[in-house]
Amino acid sequence: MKINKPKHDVNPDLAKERLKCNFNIEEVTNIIDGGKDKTVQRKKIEDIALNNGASLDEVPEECLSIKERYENAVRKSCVYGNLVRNEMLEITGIENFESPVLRRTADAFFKDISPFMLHLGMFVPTLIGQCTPEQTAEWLPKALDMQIIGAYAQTELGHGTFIRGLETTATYNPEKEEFVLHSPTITSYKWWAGGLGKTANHCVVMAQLYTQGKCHGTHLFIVKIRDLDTHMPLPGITVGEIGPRMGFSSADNGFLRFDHFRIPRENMLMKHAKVEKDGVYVKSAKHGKLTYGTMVFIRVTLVSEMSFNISKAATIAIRYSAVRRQTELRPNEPEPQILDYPTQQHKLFICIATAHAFQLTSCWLWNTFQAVLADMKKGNVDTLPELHALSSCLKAVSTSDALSHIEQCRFACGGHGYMLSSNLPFIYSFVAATRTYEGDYTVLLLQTARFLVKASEQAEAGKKLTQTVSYLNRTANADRLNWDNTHEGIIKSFQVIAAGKIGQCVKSIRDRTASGMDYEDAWLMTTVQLVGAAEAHCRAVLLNTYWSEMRKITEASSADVKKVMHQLAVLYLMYWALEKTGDLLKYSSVSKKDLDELQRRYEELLAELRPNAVGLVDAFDLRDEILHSSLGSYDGRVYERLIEEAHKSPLNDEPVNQSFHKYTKPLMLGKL
Ligand SMILES: CCCCCCCCCCCCCCCCCC(=O)SCCNC(=O)CCNC(=O)[C@H](O)C(C)(C)COP(=O)(O)OP(=O)(O)OC[C@H]1O[C@@H](n2cnc3c(N)ncnc32)[C@H](O)[C@@H]1OP(=O)(O)O
Ligand SMILES: Cc1cc2nc3c(=O)[nH]c(=O)nc-3n(C[C@H](O)[C@H](O)[C@H](O)COP(=O)(O)OP(=O)(O)OC[C@H]3O[C@@H](n4cnc5c(N)ncnc54)[C@H](O)[C@@H]3O)c2cc1C
Repeated sequence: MKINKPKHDVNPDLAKERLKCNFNIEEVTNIIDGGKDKTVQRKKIEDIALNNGASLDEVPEECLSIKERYENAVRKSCVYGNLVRNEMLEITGIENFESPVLRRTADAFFKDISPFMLHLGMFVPTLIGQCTPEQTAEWLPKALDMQIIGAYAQTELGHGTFIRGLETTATYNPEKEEFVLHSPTITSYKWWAGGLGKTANHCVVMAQLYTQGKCHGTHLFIVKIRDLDTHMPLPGITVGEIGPRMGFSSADNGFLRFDHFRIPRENMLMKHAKVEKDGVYVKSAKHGKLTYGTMVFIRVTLVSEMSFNISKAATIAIRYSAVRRQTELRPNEPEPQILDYPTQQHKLFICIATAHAFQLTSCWLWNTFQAVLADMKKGNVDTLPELHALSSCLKAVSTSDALSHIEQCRFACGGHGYMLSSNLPFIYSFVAATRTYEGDYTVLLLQTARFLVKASEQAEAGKKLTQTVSYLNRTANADRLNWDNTHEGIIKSFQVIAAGKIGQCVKSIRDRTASGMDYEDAWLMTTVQLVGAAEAHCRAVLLNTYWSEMRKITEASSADVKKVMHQLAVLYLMYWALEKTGDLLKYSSVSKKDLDELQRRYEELLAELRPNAVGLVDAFDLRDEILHSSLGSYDGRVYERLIEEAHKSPLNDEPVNQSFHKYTKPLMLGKL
C-alpha cells in the first residue's frame, strides 16, 4: 500500500516496529474502510483535498487571536467547500454528501473546527429530512451549492434538553399567509448554534407553532437572517457570537433573537405536519417526534465520528510510545520504549480495539437506520422507538468512552501530550462537546431506559421482543448466570447484567409506587439505577455487535489478519469484563479464581498484541496532514517537530518582549 512517503528518515525505533508487524496492513485498512474499493475512493478524495489548499498554516491556529482564527477558518472553509461541491461530491455522489471520507479530509484543513460544519452537518440533513418535495427543490440545491449557508438553531439560553420547553414562537397569520417569529423572553434567545454567530445567512429554527389561537408544539422553520449581498442582519433579527469556550474556537457559535420577524408560510418545513393557507393545522399522520429526525441522524453518525477520533488519538500515542524511551529497567541497560510497559499497553491497546468496535457498530447502526427509514417511507413507524433507544444509548456511551480513552492517550504521552502541537488537547476538547451536544449523556440514557423498562414488562408478559432486547426474553427471570469462561460466555454475562439491572429498576419503581409514591416520583428516585441499566444494555449491544460483525467481516481474510482482528475483539471483551467485575460477581457465578485467570489472559494478550501495535495504528491510514501532530507523524521525528513548533510561537518573534521594559524592569528597579 502506498503510504504518504516521509520526507525525512523514519525514527529507527519506529522503523523496527514496522518490521515486527506480522499481518497485512492494507487488508486491515480495507476492513476499516468497508472494502478495497472504498479505500481507493477515500484515497482519491484525500488526494484532491490535500493537494489543493490543505497546506499547514504558517502560524499555528492556536497562536492566532480569536478574530484571526475565525477569519482563517472561514478562508479555509471556502477553499474546502469549493472542493466539496466541485470535485469531491462527484466521487461520493450527492446522496453521500456526509460521507465519513469528507469529514476526514476536513481535518486536514482544520485543527479545530470549520464554521461551515453545521451547514453540512445539520442544516443540509434537516432540509433532506424535513422538507416537502417542493421545498427540497427550492432550498437543497442552493444549500449544496453553498449559495446559502445555514445553521441549526434549536437550543435556547433557557432550554437545550427539554425541547418541549422552548419558548420561541411562530404565530401564523392567515391574512398575510405568514408566520411571525418572536423571542418573548431573555431565556428564549437561541444559543449555541454552530456557524450562526457570523457565518450563516440562513438557519433552521425550532419554535412553538401557534395557529388559530392554539399551540401545536415545536416545529421547524427555515429563516433567512442576513442579506445575501451585504451580510447585514435583517431588521427584526439580533444575531451574534456567544463568546470563547473550551473548544470549537475557530467557529462562531451564535445567539439569535427575533423581534416579530415575518417569514412566508412556505418556510415552515412541512414534510410531516402542515399549516394550510387558512391556518388549519394538519398533524403528522405517522409519529409525533419526526421533527426530531435530524438529531437521530446525527446521533447515528456520531458513533463513527467517535471511532475516527479515537483512532487519531491512538495513532499519536502509540507512535510516540514507540519513539519515547524512559526509565532504566535494569542497571546499565538501555531505557525501554515506553510502549514496552504493560501499563502503557493497557492504556492504549483498548483504544485500538474500541476504534474497531465503534466502526463496526456504526456500520451496523447505519444499516438499521436505513431500514427504519425505508419502513417509514412505507408508512410503518413501529421500528422507530427501538432506533431511538439504540441511537440514544450508543451516542451517549460512544462519546463518553471516546472521551476517556482520548484522555488516556494524552496521559500516555506525558507532558508532551499537553502541548497543543500534539493535537491531543484539540481532539479531547472536540470530543468533550460531543458528550453534551445532540443530547446530554444522562438524558439520552434515560430515554433508552424508558424503552427498556417497557420491553422488560413486555418480556414479563410473555411477548416476543425485537432484536436488540430479545435477550430479555431469555434472561428476564434468570437467576445468576452460570459463568462460562468463553467469549460468548462473556457476552451472555453482559446481557444477564443488563437484564438484571433493568429488572431491578422495574422492581424499585413498583416498590416505590406500592408504598404510595406516584409513578413520576418513583421513576425520578430510580434514575441513578436507570442510567446504569441503560449503560449496561448498551455495553451488551456493543460487545455482541462487535464480536459478531468482526467474525462476519473477517470470514474471507488472511489467517494473520483474522488472528489480529480476533485478538483485538477478545481484548475488548476481557477489558470490559475486568472493568465490570462487581457486576459480574453480582449477576453471575464467576469466582475469584475465574477473574484471576481472566486478568492473566488479558495481560498475556497485551504482550501478544505488542509487536503489532504500530502496524495496527498504521492501518488506520491517517495521513500526517490529518493527524496534525508533533508526536504522531509517520516518520516519528518527535523531538525535531516539538522544537520546530516551539519556534513558531509568536513569543519567539523577538529576543526581548516589550513587557520587560514596560513592567518587569521598573519593578526590578523599584520604579513602579
Ligand atoms: C466544512 C466541514 C465539513 C464537515 C463534514 C460534516 C461532519 C458532520 C459531523 C457531525 C457534526 C454534528 C455537530 C452537531 C453539533 C451539535 C448540534 C446540536 O446539539 S443540535 C441540538 C440537539 N439537542 C438535543 O439533542 C436535545 C436533547 N433532547 C431531546 O432529544 C428530547 O427533548 C428528549 C428526547 C430528551 C425528550 O423529548 P420530549 O419531546 O420531551 O419527549 P418525551 O420525553 O415526552 O417522550 C415522548 C416520547 O417520544 C419519544 N421520543 C423522544 N425523542 C424521540 C426521537 N428522536 N425519535 C423517536 N421517539 C422519540 C420518547 O421515547 C417517548 O416515547 P414513549 O416512552 O412515550 O413511548
Ligand atoms: C459545542 C456545542 C455545540 C452546540 N451546537 C448546537 C447547535 O448547533 N444547535 C443547537 O441547537 N444546539 C447546539 N448545542 C446545544 C446542545 O445541544 C445542548 O447544550 C445539549 O443538548 C444539552 O442541553 P443543555 O445545555 O440545556 O443542558 P441541560 O439540560 O441544562 O443539562 C445540564 C445538566 O442537567 C442534567 N439534566 C437535564 N435534564 C435532565 C433530566 N431530565 N434528567 C436528569 N438530568 C437532567 C444533565 O444531565 C446535565 O448534567 C451545542 C452545544 C455545544 C456544547
